[in-house]
Amino acid sequence: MIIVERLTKKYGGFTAVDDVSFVARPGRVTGFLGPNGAGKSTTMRMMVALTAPTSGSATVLGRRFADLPNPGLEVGVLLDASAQHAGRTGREILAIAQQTLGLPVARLREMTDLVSLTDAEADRRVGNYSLGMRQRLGIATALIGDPEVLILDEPANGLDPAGIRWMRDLLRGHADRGGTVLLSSHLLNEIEVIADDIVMIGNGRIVSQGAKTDLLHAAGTVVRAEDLNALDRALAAWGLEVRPSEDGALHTDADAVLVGKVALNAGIALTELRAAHGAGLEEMFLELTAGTQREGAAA
Ligand SMILES: Nc1ncnc2c1ncn2[C@@H]1O[C@H](COP(=O)(O)OP(=O)(O)OP(=O)(O)O)[C@@H](O)[C@H]1O
Repeated sequence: MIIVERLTKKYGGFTAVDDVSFVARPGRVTGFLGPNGAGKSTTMRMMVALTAPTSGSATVLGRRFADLPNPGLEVGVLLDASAQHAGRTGREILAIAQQTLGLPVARLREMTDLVSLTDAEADRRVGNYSLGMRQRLGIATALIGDPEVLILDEPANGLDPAGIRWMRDLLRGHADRGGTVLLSSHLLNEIEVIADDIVMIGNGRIVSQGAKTDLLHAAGTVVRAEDLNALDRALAAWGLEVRPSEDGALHTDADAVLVGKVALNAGIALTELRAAHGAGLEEMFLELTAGTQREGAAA
């Protein structure tokens, strides 16, 4: 579990990350989506104590990253695959991580196999790696300590389609075994295929967040009652199409006024009634990428 609470980062008069809060849950892949310069990397760097927040906090597995006794065994981090030491070989980089974390030597072979780096490739200097190979090495380094939580900044960058599928399966497997996966991307479709939950950021602020199935669905209403079955039957009796929402409520395309009236008519007490957030995630994202990305500031 990762909990981000009101994280803010200011550089002089410029606010790169503005009051960002979200939770990445175990068993789920959380996609951190936003155009270039939106503040994804800065948020992730604050999570892993590489950048000091101006205010707010982030905890990983209940503690601030800096307070984790052996972070590499609990959190796998890939922030910038290009930042690996160009003069070292892939195997040397993995060996440093293996020794630092006190892991058996056999782990090296397991990791090169996992990310499909051949012996010849592992013995090549990283300066001669393609971006895709660097990403694979970075993922191997993040995973070597078998951490529960993964924080990966644009891990699909530079991977070919087969590599992207491989990574997707890897991250899915990690979450299915109960791990927490947070990965960023500036591509909606990349996040759409991998993520269970989406946190969308633009201009340093969260613009939308929630379960992917809820966010990608058209506008509608999320409704909850103590007796969910009775509510389901009452809505269906009015011919309203109802689906379970990811967080255990019901989701319908009908508007909130109608849903409220149906419930009243059936004598059902509601515990929640609200417009489904994130209607038109794609439009929202396109608007962000078209109008508000900060390429100027990021340059
Ligand atoms: N050290 C810094 N000093 C000043 N401004 C910074 C610094 N680091 C980041 N920024 C600015 O903060 C904003 C957010 O940058 P950040 O790298 O977090 O965005 P991002 O969403 O990760 O984008 P990208 O996908 O392009 O990496 C950008 O406008 C960037 O120029």
